[in-house]
Amino acid sequence: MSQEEGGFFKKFHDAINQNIDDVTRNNFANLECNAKRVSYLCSLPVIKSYDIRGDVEKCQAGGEFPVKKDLEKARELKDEGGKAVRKGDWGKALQLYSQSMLYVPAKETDELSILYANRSAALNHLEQYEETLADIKRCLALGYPRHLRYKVYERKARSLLVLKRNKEAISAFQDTISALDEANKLDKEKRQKMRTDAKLMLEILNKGLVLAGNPKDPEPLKKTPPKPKLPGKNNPQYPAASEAIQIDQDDVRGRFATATRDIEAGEMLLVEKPHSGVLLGEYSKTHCQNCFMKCPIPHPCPKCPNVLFCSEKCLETALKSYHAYECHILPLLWKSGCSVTCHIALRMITQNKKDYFTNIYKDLDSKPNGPYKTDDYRNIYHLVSHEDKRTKQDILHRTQMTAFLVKLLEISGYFEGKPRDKPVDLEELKSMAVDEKYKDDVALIGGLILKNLQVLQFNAHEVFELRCPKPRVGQCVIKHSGKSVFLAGAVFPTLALFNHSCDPGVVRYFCGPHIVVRAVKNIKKGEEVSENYGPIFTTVPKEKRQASLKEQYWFDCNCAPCKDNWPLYSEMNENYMRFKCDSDRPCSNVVAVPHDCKEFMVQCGLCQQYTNILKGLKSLQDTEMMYRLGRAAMEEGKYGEAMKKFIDVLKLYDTTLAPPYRSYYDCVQDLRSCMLAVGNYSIP
Ligand SMILES: C[S@@+](CC[C@H](N)C(=O)[O-])C[C@H]1O[C@@H](n2cnc3c(N)ncnc32)[C@H](O)[C@@H]1O
Repeated sequence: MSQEEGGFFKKFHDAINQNIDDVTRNNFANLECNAKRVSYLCSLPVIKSYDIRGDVEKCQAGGEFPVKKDLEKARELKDEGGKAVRKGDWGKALQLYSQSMLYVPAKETDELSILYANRSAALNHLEQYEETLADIKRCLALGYPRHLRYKVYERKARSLLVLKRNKEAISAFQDTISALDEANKLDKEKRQKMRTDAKLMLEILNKGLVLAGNPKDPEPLKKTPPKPKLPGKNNPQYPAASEAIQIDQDDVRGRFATATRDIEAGEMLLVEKPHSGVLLGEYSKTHCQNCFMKCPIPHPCPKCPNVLFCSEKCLETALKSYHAYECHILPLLWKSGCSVTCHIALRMITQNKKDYFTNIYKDLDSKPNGPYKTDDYRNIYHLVSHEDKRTKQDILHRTQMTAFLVKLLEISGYFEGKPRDKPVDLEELKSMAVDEKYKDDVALIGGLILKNLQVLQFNAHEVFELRCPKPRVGQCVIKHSGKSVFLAGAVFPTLALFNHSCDPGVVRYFCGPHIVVRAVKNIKKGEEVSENYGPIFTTVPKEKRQASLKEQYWFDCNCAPCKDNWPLYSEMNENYMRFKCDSDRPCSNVVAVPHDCKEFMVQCGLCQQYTNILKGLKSLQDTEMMYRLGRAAMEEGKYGEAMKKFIDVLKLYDTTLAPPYRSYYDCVQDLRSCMLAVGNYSIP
């Protein structure tokens, strides 16, 4: 949770552990709720008097996460950008101008407007016309100097021309002509030439419009991928899931998903946004803090230089909620060495106002009625936390982390509902004591953070990005190289209700911030729809799988591969075919038939009925060819076509044979790879 070397939390944790006597430990162990645990620990002198200034100072000297805006640094980066422009390296210039923006204090609007104008020039050279227009809009909104405006209007007009938005281009050329009147530093001859060119363009464009019957301009292109949509209806009780899924419950497995009807391989079963998600610190300068998308053309936070956003919308969402409070405590959080899980536990609080929690607190112990909503904290509160099975040491450790997070919340202004507007002063960290006036907040919010830390241990997912090479010019296929990169941690409340199987029925991938879950095999009505928490039976031996699931998720796995000792992929016997018993009476037995079998009617050892293997073999005849065609399409990056073939192969397999056998898992694996490739990818 928090033991990262180099961070200062570990030192805090060790110091507290060494200084808590047995009586205090016992008192702590006898407390029966999270609120009391946090209040008690925070009231101990050993916590109150703990001074983290020295440790923080050491980390601050590292300089990896700067705390303040820095105009001088911004100017240096801008100058570097200028040098890149002179060398014609527009890609580098784009990067440097974007970096420079991060450091410009928000009040320096002139500086920012010039940076946006410069970046628009780089984008224009890089043929990113929509982005050029967006930066020009920003630079004008920030009051770009009037005597220079002719440049950006002309750039705007030419970008619009490329995008065939001719009517808008006409108005931009008109603006260029007007702005040239104010271009008092531009030499006369150049000014005249630009005016003549713009007038000529206006003439041509106006004539063209008349000839074409005055058509409407095309709509601007949408940048963000659309939210994936479930086909068919959603489950009214669990709206993030398809109606093909229902949530059942029993004493051993808790809640789990089952199929309400036969589900076909490839079907989309769930699309969900995270309740809370946190980007890893190391991607804070390359990916959007809010939606985790890679952003080569970032928007800076107006208050801190530590994070960036892919759009005004993401920036606004973050600033209206969690980032208002996290802005100045982020460097501390990162440098503390606490894990992303701890940060999510905090984010689950900062994304809502304190009043939200005060209002829901009294009914928190009963599960909410009505549809199960992703943004309802009460659903998260009722996810599995295995509190009754935890050791005293485990709870103490998590409460120590909570004490630190509560202190950060105090510093952030969260308890007052007033986000702080300046970086943290070291003096504020000379004690971990939280002001007495916040004692109720420490109990309420601290208790919830402690609960979050327990829930997240079993319910958080990794958010990953698939890296793939750039498509070659003229080719629109994207071949993914399969390298997946762990970007962020998040909790998806509906997906968190799916149990594990070592032979999972689904694959998950990301589309923007949404997680998408699709069936990777055919699943019969009434069967469990399981996902996978890590170990897969084809590659990890049973003992290892069971041990890791027990250690991490605290359950004994009893899935089919575990119960029936299924072999690893490498040990699957290729000499036999596993026919499903084909008797008139339903029989779940498998009839193992050697490949060189001369009989065509084979008796089932369980029901004694005969299975006609010739019929089965006939239906399998086409599978090999179909699979090969799927592989060929996949190799060429035609994932949609490949998926169709693999889905057909699985259909044929499922009518005749019973897993596990190699060709079935080859096909499942290929189908999974195709889904990942069409799902989440990023082009570095
Ligand atoms: C992400 S939750 C899954 C939903 C959970 N069953 C519930 O009721 O909310 C993970 C927890 O579910 C339980 N679980 C998951 N897979 C299981 C399985 N195959 N058999 C038994 N329990 C399982 C374990 O307690 C695990 O810690």
